[in-house]
Amino acid sequence: METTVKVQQVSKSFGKKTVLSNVNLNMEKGQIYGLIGPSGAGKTTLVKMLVGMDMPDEGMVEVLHTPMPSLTMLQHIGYMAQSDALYNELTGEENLRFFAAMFTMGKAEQKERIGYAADLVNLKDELGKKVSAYSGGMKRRLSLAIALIHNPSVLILDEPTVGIDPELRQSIWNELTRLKNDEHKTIIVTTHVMDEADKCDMLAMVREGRILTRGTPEQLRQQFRANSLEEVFLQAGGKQS
Ligand SMILES: Nc1ncnc2c1ncn2[C@@H]1O[C@H](COP(=O)(O)OP(=O)(O)OP(=O)(O)O)[C@@H](O)[C@H]1O
Repeated sequence: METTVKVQQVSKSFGKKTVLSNVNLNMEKGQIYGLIGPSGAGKTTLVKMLVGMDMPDEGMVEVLHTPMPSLTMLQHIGYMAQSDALYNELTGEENLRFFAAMFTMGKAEQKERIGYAADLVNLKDELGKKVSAYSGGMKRRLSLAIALIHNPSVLILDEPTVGIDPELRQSIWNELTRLKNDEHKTIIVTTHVMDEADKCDMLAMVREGRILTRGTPEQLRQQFRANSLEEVFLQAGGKQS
């Protein structure tokens, strides 16, 4: 196993508020790693550091053995943020082409990747429409396609399936599973959806800026003597007495 993402003793505050406190995590190649925890726990702040969009006050983050932030690493990281960063006045295809052009890719590869990504999120027939005419779910799907466009080895997805219908959600998860099994990608997902958390190889439960516990979904169920991850989440997510 190869550790591809390393978070070491990371702390972060915004003003007086401590958002992350001494976080340590190792993520492996060929794994789907889920970050779960209540709203405001610090998950997005943590993933932004993995992408290099935010800096820790203390500690360090390494992706593919390179300290972050690193411009060269952006070629190897795909990031889907919680809010869509799309060009509304461009069509779906123009958006995909725009983002693809930011990476080292030949014309033929660009065409192939756009076809693959649009197909995966079931947007092929809508690519000619302006994004301003897309629904919220279509925008999420386009954002996911953009995160995948350059075939990154590390994929970081912040609540990727919000607003996406169950059928497509399932096919996206099937593809994420294929990407980790066949292409040995490292995939990091934040989610509030417990049946998605169950599909992860490893989970870290984040609460109040700390990693409360980690393990496989089965290990967490055993640890909390719970029948479901929903119960684990509710037990671990409750306020400490
Ligand atoms: N730029 C910022 N300035 C000030 N406070 C911030 C900033 N970014 C995040 N926070 C605060 O940090 C805390 C953690 O936020 P974060 O978005 O990381 O949580 P989260 O676990 O991703 O929540 P959710 O599940 O709702 O997305 C929150 O209290 C939030 O208000």
